[in-house]
Amino acid sequence: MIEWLLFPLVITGAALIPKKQMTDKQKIQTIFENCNLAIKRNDKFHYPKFQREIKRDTYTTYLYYLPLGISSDQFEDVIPALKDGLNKEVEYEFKDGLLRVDVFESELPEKWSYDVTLLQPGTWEVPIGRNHKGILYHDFEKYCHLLCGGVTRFGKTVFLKEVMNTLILNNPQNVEIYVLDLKAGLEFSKYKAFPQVKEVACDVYESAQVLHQITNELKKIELYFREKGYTNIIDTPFKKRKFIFVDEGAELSPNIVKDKTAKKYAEYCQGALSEIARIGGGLGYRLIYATQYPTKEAVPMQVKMNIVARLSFICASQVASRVLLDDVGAESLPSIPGRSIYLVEKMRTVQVPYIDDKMIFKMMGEMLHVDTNIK
Ligand SMILES: Nc1ncnc2c1ncn2[C@@H]1O[C@H](COP(=O)(O)OP(=O)(O)OP(=O)(O)O)[C@@H](O)[C@H]1O
Repeated sequence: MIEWLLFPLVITGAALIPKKQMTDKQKIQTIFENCNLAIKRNDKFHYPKFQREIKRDTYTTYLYYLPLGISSDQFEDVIPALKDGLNKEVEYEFKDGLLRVDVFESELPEKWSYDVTLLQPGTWEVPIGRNHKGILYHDFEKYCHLLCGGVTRFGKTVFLKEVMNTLILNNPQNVEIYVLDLKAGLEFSKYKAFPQVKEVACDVYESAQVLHQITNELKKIELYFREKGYTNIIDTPFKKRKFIFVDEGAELSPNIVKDKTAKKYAEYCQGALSEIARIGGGLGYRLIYATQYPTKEAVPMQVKMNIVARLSFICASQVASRVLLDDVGAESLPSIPGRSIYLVEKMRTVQVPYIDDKMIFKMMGEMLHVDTNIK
């Protein structure tokens, strides 16, 4: 009788013994197997072979040898499963024949503030955001132009202002800024107070005027460079750099503009921006092109093709993500303002620093003694 009572007790007891949790390393291996990340040779499956793991303060790196025949594309398909399975942020890289998977222990901050410690005076480096490894900077001397997009209200304008503030404070004597603020000048008109901000165009007509002036100048500089045998401004004694900010590039799309005359101006603007993207980099012109409608119409082909660096906030669809990043991913970012994917060589998720007009005007007043009375 006692035996009969003991039997269910043993079973219940066994069920109550806590199961040993799988480690992240085991989970990764299981995910590779379940997702068929393997090649078949001699009736045997060959999966990525674990090499070693490196523990750091905030993340762990797992290194694998990839069997010959597994492409990076195959691995990229596994990334969503890895993120879900580990329930952690994951980044990866292929380097020196090794696959490197970084698994992060903590979440990125939902908000962090810009401050003067981010400045690197004399350089053209601008903070893009914080990721798990530290703060990422975009160097406009290495990657002249930047394409930025994502749905409305997720931080494009804040980011553009942060870039402008950094450029001015890092190089007050050498930066010239031109803004095509196609949201009727509402965001950037107040920056005319800064001597570095040369023009703020508020519609397609004013934009055409500003771009006409810039492209004329571009042609003269191109001629001068040719005479002198210069190929890139970086190798010349010239220190000045000219930045053209476009906030809402879609407003310059001839397909969106209704008015016939405005259409012509929009076509002109898109042509001029394409020229700046194509030949301006070597001559010291930098284009920062932002749009909430990443479509073929809103981002002219020549502009896109000549902009290697991209920053995408959350996108409405995979199609939009592909226009901005040439890949999916931005559509599944968490809906946190300032959260974005920075693409230069590889994609990295970052939280852009937050800044507002008050902070900008305060810094300008304190550091450059600009008379700035913003209410
Ligand atoms: N980096 C950030 N960190 C935290 N919050 C942010 C950040 N950027 C933007 N926000 C919040 O999101 C709001 C919208 O930002 P922003 O105006 O830059 O969006 P947007 O994408 O330019 O929108 P729109 O296209 O309508 O102009 C800001 O007022 C702020 O509250």
